[in-house]
Amino acid sequence: MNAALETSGLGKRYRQRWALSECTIELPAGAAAAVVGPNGAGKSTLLNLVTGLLAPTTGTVRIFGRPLDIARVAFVAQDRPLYQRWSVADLLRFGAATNPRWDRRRAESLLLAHDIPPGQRVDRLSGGQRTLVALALAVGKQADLLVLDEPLAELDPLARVHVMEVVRTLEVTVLLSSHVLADLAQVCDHLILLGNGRVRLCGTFTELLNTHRAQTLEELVLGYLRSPELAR
Ligand SMILES: Nc1ncnc2c1ncn2[C@@H]1O[C@H](COP(=O)(O)OP(=O)(O)OP(=O)(O)O)[C@@H](O)[C@H]1O
Repeated sequence: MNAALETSGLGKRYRQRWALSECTIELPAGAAAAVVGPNGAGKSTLLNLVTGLLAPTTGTVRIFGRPLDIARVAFVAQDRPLYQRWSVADLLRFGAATNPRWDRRRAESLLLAHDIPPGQRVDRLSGGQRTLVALALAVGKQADLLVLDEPLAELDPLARVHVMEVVRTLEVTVLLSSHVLADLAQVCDHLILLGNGRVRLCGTFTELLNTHRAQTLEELVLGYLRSPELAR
């Protein structure tokens, strides 16, 4: 069966500097991958390439064996750039008008389950509620791959748990970047560790923990980030 996400030799260069290079990864359908690495490691670059927001300098992205089609990918960006003055209902109408596979029932039921009123303006929602609206739009779009760039950054601990629970219950392949390893450990089963614009580790938590004799994701990642290998 085709991988849900497959990148081959993927790279992005800005002038002389490679933000990401030689990135070759495979993610099976239904996997939830944590994208981890120090500031500037290339996490956002990878997510922007996978969602088609950036054009690669080298390499390819395939989703379920086909060239990247942005209709099949949903992106919850770092700053959740939802139209601030629109109401939640306006956003759902926009979702319906711009996505041929729009599933109104799924989008609405996610909002209903979290008591988010359709008439509320986006700029009057809390950070956690805005993230849930972004997730509802992704669910309505029926994307095959859900990509989230630091969706937890501004959220309080309760809202973080809440958003993580929602992500965990979505039956979709997920790529999620965050610096909060404890959150990632709860929701993800794969790890993509980037350092200096390169993939340093890629695989399931289980196999990586076994290979590197680590007990937790935190131990694995911190151990690797402290290693001299990353300085290369
Ligand atoms: N538009 C750009 N022009 C030039 N350099 C860029 C641009 N975008 C990113 N970079 C550089 O590419 C590298 C990777 O950046 P990226 O934003 O992907 O890192 P990141 O891992 O997401 O970092 P953070 O954790 O701080 O969000 C950095 O050195 C960054 O300065």
